[in-house]
Amino acid sequence: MSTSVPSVDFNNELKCPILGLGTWKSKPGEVTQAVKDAIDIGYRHIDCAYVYGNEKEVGEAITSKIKEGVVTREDLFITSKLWNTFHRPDLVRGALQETLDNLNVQYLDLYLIHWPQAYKEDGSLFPTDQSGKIQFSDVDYVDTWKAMEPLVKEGLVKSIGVSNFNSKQLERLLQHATVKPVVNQVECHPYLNQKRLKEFCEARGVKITAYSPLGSPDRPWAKPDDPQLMEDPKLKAIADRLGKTVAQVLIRYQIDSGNIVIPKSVTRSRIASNFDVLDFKLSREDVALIDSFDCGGRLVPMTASLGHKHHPFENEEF
Ligand SMILES: NC(=O)C1=CN([C@@H]2O[C@H](COP(=O)(O)OP(=O)(O)OC[C@H]3O[C@@H](n4cnc5c(N)ncnc54)[C@H](OP(=O)(O)O)[C@@H]3O)[C@@H](O)[C@H]2O)C=CC1
Ligand SMILES: CC(C)=CCC/C(C)=C/CC/C(C)=C/C=O
Repeated sequence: MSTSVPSVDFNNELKCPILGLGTWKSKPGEVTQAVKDAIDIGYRHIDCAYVYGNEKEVGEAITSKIKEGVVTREDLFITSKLWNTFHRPDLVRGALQETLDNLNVQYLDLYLIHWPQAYKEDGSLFPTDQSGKIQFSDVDYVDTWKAMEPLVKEGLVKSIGVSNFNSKQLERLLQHATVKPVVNQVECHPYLNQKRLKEFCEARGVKITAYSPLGSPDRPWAKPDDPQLMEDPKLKAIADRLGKTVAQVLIRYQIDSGNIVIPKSVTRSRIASNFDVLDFKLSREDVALIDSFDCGGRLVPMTASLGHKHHPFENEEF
């Protein structure tokens, strides 16, 4: 019998399991087994995105576990994200439908605008010019949001939210929104703890989902000399004192900071140990100590679209 995961309450009365499985970089040939393992272990929340190129294989795992009777669709919380080339309002519904078809589900629990900046709508996911530079589109994320709102009423998505929005972008969105975003999914770990953004979101009823909580060691642009969060001696000391792994401390750090957290793994033993965090809690002192490790260390800076007027991390206050 697996442990059931506690949930957080969204601003729309719906609930979300605080711990989910990430799927970015999970190869199509590995992700089906990983998601099956995760569901067997007790995960009920799966974080997906169209741009990850593996939604069909994630869907195969979901379909298989529902067919086996391990879970029902209603037991699961499935998130996906609208990619930057589909921000134009007339493209939103089709993009969602493709994701639903890939995942083989009738509805999503949560659909996010993946990034605030739109890319040129030319049929490729990373439209580039001859010099390899990403081609931008000037679609405003508020117009994209307006095209997402009806999807909730129609029952195609239970909740909508954003990802990688800075405080100014979120504030502007909230001024225009009829349906409030439930979540802002952002990079969050001890080197970039997002304290100010979290307070800002909290005051507006928006939850933070922490991505790259383990420091994303498999990010494609990682360099051999980059600091490795999971090898930080200060975190190792805390983990040793508590008799836990550093990954477990990093996951618990998010939960004990009030965030939803979505560590990625395709390795069964890690999927299991990352889930084995529900029977302990970090003390206030340990959370404060880990808070003090912040150094503005952003691992997913999205440099490819620097210069875009809606890039979230350029001229960003927080
Ligand atoms: N909205 C957005 O723009 C973004 C969203 N995300 C979401 O957040 C998820 C998590 O972030 P991600 O960047 O993938 O990185 P994570 O911080 O979750 O790190 C994943 C890496 O850590 C390894 N790992 C997992 N568990 C352990 C463990 N217990 N011990 C040692 N190594 C471990 C994995 O290896 P292995 O798989 O080989 O086991 C993988 O290499 C993504 O997968 C995606 O769903 C991420 C980035 C951007
Ligand atoms: C540019 C390279 C090497 C890979 C692109 C990977 C990718 C899907 C980027 C999109 C942005 C991102 C980090 C999304 C995560 O959710």
